[in-house]
Amino acid sequence: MSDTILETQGLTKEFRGFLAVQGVNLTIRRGTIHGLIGPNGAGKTTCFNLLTKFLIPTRGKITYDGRDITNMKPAEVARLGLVRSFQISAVFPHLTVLENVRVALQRARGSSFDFWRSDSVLKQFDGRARELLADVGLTEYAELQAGSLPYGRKRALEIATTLALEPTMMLLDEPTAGMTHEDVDRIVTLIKRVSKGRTVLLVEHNLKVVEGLCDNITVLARGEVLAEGDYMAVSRNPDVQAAYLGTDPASVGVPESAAHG
Ligand SMILES: Nc1ncnc2c1ncn2[C@@H]1O[C@H](COP(=O)(O)OP(=O)(O)OP(=O)(O)O)[C@@H](O)[C@H]1O
Repeated sequence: MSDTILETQGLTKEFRGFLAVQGVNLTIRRGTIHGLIGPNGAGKTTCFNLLTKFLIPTRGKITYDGRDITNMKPAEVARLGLVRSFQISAVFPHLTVLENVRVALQRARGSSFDFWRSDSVLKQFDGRARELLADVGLTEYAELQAGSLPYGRKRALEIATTLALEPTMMLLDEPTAGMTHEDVDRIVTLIKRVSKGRTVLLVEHNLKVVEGLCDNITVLARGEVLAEGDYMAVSRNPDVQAAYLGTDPASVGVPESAAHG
């Protein structure tokens, strides 16, 4: 088994002549948590959507687990174990938390949205659904309507529904966006826990989160790779510091002395 699970070569996305992502070469090592960061408009979301197959690249190649997935559809790559976290909008607000995970398990088994199935058939998924809820710390919320969950708990539910697909590699888009400090800490712990035995790629704005979670980081700026390495290496890189200029140096974790010359 190769050490590299996901690789891109010359990944490029052009929107009507504008290069949102250009010539990006990514190498993501199996079993690591990899962060994709960069200032606003750097191309992170576009890159994420290319990797999850929600956008088709203009040029370049994406290889996952030794296979060329450049022209595959999201559902096809999900079957290969490369799974994007569901968006909150994919949580069914009127179903309970448990039912939401059950639906995700049904989808994973290919039984799709057969809501008309008998209760006894559905209940066979309950054991696994409760295990997943325990994994993400939602046991006590199992019978609540998903719509009434606090925001941070909804994101945890989103992770549980992603785990239902038994991903080998999870792609998380800003898992801590809009969260309170407490929720951020909880989600960081949760991501660490569920990353065991998996590979995780996350796009993240909160650099403290990146520092605490990521083994490797790719910094994008203006659609290109600006720097790569562990947190210490990229936060000390002068190009990265310059790209983040105008933001508080402390927010990139740049030591005061380095930030001021
Ligand atoms: N569908 C689109 N059509 C045209 N331009 C786009 C499209 N999607 C993104 N862009 C442009 O591509 C560039 C990169 O955008 P992208 O959203 O990928 O950056 P980002 O790093 O995720 O930014 P942010 O941190 O602000 O979310 C931006 O200049 C954006 O305006």
